[in-house]
Amino acid sequence: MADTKNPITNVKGEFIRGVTAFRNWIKDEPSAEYQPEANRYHLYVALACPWAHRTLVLLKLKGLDHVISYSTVDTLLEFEKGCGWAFGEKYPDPHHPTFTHLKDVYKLNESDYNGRVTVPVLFDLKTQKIVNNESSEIIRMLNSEFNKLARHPDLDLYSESLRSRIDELNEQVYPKLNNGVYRAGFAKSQEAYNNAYEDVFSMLDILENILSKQRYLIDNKQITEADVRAWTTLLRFDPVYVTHFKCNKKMISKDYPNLFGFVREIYQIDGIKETVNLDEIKKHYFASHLMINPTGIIPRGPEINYDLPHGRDHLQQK
Ligand SMILES: N[C@@H](CCC(=O)N[C@@H](CS)C(=O)NCC(=O)O)C(=O)O
Repeated sequence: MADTKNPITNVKGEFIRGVTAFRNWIKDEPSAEYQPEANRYHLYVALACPWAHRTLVLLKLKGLDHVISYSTVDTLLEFEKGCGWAFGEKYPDPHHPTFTHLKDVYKLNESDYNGRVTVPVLFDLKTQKIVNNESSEIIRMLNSEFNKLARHPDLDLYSESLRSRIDELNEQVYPKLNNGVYRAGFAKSQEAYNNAYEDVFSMLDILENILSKQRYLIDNKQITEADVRAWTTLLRFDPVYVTHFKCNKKMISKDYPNLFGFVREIYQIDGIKETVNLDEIKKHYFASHLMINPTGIIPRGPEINYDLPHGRDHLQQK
């Protein structure tokens, strides 16, 4: 049985992220078990979670929020109790009102499910089964399989011509930055923390350099999946990771002008701001991870204005 009470670390004190359990695909093909249909699927997300946030950003960018519903789980993840993400009065499961925990949804797939219960979850209301709980795969399906229903079908965040460069960057950004901040924060040895810290800031330096020359990480003209995947981590960096995960060499809003402009630009795209709740984000991290912040006190700062003009338009003229 998996230890669901604590982030998992190995003998070297390095944080190890669990393997994702459900990996089915929705396909726009007549023979597919899971077809893209309006109002058939539901996303369970946590507003704090950078992986879940990717899926909400895709819903907005592709214009799918009228055909795929979503709901949020409770802010705090009570690691000590080991029950995982919970529903509550303010955060009910709209489709199963008697369910108390997200684990109850996982049990619809496997009644004796004992693995980790994570967000996001892409759930099929028709078969009452989880289709997939891996964000990197969910965003691919949202990008390509719902185009007949999407308000923005022409926006392709993983286009054929850019695919190999997107994959190449993701392969760096995931371990060094997206998961790198967690590796720093959940490290249980100085060495594991030092390594993660180096990875995080070397990656930020690389991304800052790219964004000093072009508007987006892969393409100067078009936002891609690589931008979305980096952005949800970059957004949380100053408010949370600098202090909570001890990634405190530099701050994005003070030391990385191009990354900060990029964070503001994506924040200001139509619909994206609605997916951001910084109070929830901070409350979740600082008050859930009591193993690294035992008082549960939530820092009030920093004060950052994400609505300031992003000033990145000029790069596209290049
Ligand atoms: N590979 C997964 C990772 C998702 C993930 O780790 N989510 C975290 C929240 S940020 C979670 O639900 N953790 C609960 C736990 O590990 O018990 C994805 O990208 O979808």
